Amino acid sequence: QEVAGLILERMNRQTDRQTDLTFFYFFPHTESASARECQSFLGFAHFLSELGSHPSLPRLLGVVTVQTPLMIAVEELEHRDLLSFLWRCRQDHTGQEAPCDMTERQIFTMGAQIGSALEYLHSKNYIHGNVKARSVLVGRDLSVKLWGLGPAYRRKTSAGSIEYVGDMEMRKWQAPEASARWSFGILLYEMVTLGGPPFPNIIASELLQHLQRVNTIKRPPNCSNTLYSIIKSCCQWKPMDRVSLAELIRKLQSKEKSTNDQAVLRVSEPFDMEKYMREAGYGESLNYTVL
Ligand SMILES: Nc1ncnc2c1ncn2[C@@H]1O[C@H](COP(=O)(O)OP(=O)(O)OP(=O)(O)O)[C@@H](O)[C@H]1O
Repeated sequence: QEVAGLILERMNRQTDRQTDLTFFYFFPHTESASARECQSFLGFAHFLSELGSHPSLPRLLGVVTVQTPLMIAVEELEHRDLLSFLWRCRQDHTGQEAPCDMTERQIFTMGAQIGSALEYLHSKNYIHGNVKARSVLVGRDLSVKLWGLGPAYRRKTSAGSIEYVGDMEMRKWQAPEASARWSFGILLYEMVTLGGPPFPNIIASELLQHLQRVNTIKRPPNCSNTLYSIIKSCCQWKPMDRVSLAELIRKLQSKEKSTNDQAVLRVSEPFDMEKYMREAGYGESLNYTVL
C-alpha cells in the first residue's frame, strides 16, 4: 500500500496529472512465481502500453518494472465489473442501496461504448476474445470500459491461435467459432437480465446441439422487441448472417437517441450465486468474489 502510494505520487508528478483512483496489479502474487510468469506479466504490461488510449478502455497510468513487486497501475473504475454491478442493481439486493436503476436505454449507451472499444481493438488487429459483463468495468458516471484483455494478449503471443474456444469458462459466451459479435449478443443479454446466466437451462456441453436445433437465444421476459432483435442479430447461428460490428454500433447509437424509456429493468428472482455458477457453466474451480 505504502509503495503504491509513493509510486502514485511520483506518477502524478511526472505526468502532471492528479489521479486519485488507481487500480494496481501486483506481481508476484505468490512466493513460487516462476521467471516465465514474470515475463508474462511484463509482456502484458508492454501489450497494454502499446494499445494506446481510447475513451472506452481503462487508462494505463504506469508500470513498475525495476523492483518487485512489479506493478501495473490503471485507472480505477468505481463500480468495478459490470456483472457484479448488474447484480447489485437488482431490487432484491438486501441491505445496500442499488447503485443504479438500469433501463434499456442504459444498455444501448453501454453497448455502444463497448462496441467502439472493440472496433478500436480490431483496427489494431487485436481480437478481444473475452467479451462478457465480467470483462467490462463501470465508472462513477456509469460510463463503461472494456477490460479482460488477458486473452487478447495471450492470443497475440500465441500467433492468433483460437485456443480459448474450448475453454470451459467461456463456452456459453462463445460462438462455435470465435466471434466478437456473438459474445456481444450474450453481453447485451447479461445486461437485460441484470446479470443472468446465458442459456440457463442448457448444460454447456449440450449447447452446440441445442443451438443447432433452435438456432438462437431465448428472449428474456423483460426484453423489448427492439433489444431482442439486436441480440438475435448478433447471435445468429451462421456467422455470415450476423450483424457487422460497425452496423451494430450504429444501431445501438441510434436506439440510444430514440429511446426515452424510463422503465427500470426488474428481475423478480433473487440472486443466488451457486445457482448462477451452475447455470452459467463455470467449472467448480472458479472462485468469483463479489466485493
Ligand atoms: N481498473 C479497475 N477498476 C476497478 N475495478 C477493477 C479494475 N480492474 C479490475 N477490477 C476488479 O477486480 C476484479 C479482478 O480483476 P481482474 O482483471 O484480475 O479480472 P479477473 O476476474 O481475473 O478476470 P477474468 O477471470 O475474467 O480474466 C474484477 O472483476 C473487477 O471487479
